[in-house]
Amino acid sequence: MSMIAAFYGGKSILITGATGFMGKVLMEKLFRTSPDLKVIYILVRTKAGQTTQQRVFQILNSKLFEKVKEVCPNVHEKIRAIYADLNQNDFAISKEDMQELLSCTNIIFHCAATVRFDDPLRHAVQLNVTATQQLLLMASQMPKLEAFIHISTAFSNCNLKHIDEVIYPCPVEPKKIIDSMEWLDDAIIDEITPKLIGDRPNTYTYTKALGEMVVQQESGNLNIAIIRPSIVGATWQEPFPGWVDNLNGPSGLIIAAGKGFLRSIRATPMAVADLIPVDTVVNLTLAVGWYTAVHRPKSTLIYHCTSGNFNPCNWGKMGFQVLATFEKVPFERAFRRPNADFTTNTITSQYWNAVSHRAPAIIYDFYLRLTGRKPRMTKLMNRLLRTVSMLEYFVNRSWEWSTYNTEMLMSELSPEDQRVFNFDVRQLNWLEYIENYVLGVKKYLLKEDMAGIPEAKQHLRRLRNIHYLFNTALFLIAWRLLIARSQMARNVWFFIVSFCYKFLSYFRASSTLKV
Ligand SMILES: CCCCCCCCCCCCCCCCCC(=O)SCCNC(=O)CCNC(=O)[C@H](O)C(C)(C)COP(=O)(O)OP(=O)(O)OC[C@H]1O[C@@H](n2cnc3c(N)ncnc32)[C@H](O)[C@@H]1OP(=O)(O)O
Ligand SMILES: NC(=O)C1=CN([C@@H]2O[C@H](COP(=O)(O)OP(=O)(O)OC[C@H]3O[C@@H](n4cnc5c(N)ncnc54)[C@H](OP(=O)(O)O)[C@@H]3O)[C@@H](O)[C@H]2O)C=CC1
Repeated sequence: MSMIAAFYGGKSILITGATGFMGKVLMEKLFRTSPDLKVIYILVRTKAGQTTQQRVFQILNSKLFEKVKEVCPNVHEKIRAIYADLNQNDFAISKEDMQELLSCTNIIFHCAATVRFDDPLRHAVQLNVTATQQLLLMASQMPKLEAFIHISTAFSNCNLKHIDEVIYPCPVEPKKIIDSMEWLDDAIIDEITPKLIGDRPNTYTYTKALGEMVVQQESGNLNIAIIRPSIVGATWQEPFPGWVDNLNGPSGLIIAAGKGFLRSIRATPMAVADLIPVDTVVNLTLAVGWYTAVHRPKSTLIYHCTSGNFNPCNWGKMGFQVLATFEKVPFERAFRRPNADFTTNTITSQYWNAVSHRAPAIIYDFYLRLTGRKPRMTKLMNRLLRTVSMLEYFVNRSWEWSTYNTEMLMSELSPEDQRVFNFDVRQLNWLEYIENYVLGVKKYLLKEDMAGIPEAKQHLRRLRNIHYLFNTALFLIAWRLLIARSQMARNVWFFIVSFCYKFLSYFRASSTLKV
């Protein structure tokens, strides 16, 4: 029997961000391995016209939760969705709900955050710093709380090359940043943001670092641990390979490349692609929750959940495998044949952006206008290029994260726990994982049926023929223009024509002689 699974039995667990990519997998794993847990409280806001109940119903009836229904048929009774909006200082939680949370919660997993790279600083501080502070305040009023697990990111200190499992102080105290957000107007905040984030690339990584400082400063005598995952990708093994449900990280770019929109990205092929499967992050998170509650370390331990130290992959290998998978399992209705490449030079990258991204979009929009349809490709391409420009920071650098605490934890697990809560990425076969990732993007993000593969391949063959036809026409037009302007070109052209004519007449003569 797994000690970790048994530990969560009978527990009341609070998860923030449970409707997110990681939160869903965390919930699924808890229900599947500890169906005798008492309750999982999740803080859920209304979104896209759905009530909290409707959102929970949709999650529990999704493919991700298929196995849970077998082992925990009464899962609906064990999940308690509490309306909350982390943008509000008191989370807008009702008094009754707050009273229940404060009196019953045993473990907190704080996953909620804004993961957008372009969020205005005020919004990112509210969600990634102030909300964390508010949750810590709530935690300090929970008499039964055994552990508070905070999910940060391995990139919170991406301005450093080597990152240890310690909290690095930010130049400005989080309290001062939080207070200034209350009285500065948006224009001033936008102006000072670059100075505040300094050598970090965006407000996301900066506010995640501030959030860690708040955890350190306001932990009081709470039993806390921090987990820093790197680039979280689709599931590796459980509940099934390849599951992913958002466009963050590589997923969006895999779609853009598979649909033929993305043809080149400025990346360093040999840079470490530090991806980590979401189920691996969740297994480590649950093991950390158990270890923190049971062993009660004297200080807040930080666990790096990364792959580069154990089983490095690089962007060149990832890109190659992604393209190879497109050959076998193409996406449907591609705009062009998938054929993305990495460029390391900014000038070359700008050239390919003009030639391979913007020009085809303009031509296609012109065709849409001619056929009386609304042009949309240029707008889509600009948004994609903006997305790519924000992700480029992470694909042109490599980092080294120390993993002492993560390795220590692995050694503390029994063989059964190492099997059930496996976070040993040394076993990960990257080619297989990346192939399953692309298949998962097709099935779970694009909702494309595998039965449509022959038609998708047929569509790609048509695109290839159009591509050849277009290039031939372009060549002939260019050649015709050249001949009209250059005697040399005309001479070459006549030489080729007369050579072909002589060859054909010789060929015809020799074939009649044989008869
Ligand atoms: C050979 C090919 C090889 C391919 C594989 C190689 C891949 C390399 C990838 C490297 C990834 C590195 C990520 C590192 C992240 C660090 C990990 C974390 O801690 S942080 C956790 C990770 N955090 C993140 O990854 C956050 C990154 N994302 C962001 O911050 C924002 O999406 C944004 C600022 C990039 C764009 O904002 P904005 O312009 O407002 O755009 P919206 O958001 O409003 O979406 C507009 C439209 O675009 C769609 N779409 C959305 N996202 C992507 C995408 N990634 N891509 C494509 N499309 C995307 C979206 O569906 C929407 O469509 P529609 O609804 O209009 O029809
Ligand atoms: N994805 C990645 O590559 C990585 C993620 N991380 C960290 O992991 C954690 C989870 O990330 P991930 O699951 O990918 O992120 P998602 O964007 O998928 O999920 C974010 C969660 O936070 C919730 N949330 C956001 N704003 C609010 C709000 N105002 N009120 C209530 N809930 C809110 C979202 O709820 P809703 O559904 O209502 O929007 C959602 O459940 C984050 O802390 C992130 O920093 C760390 C490293 C890498």
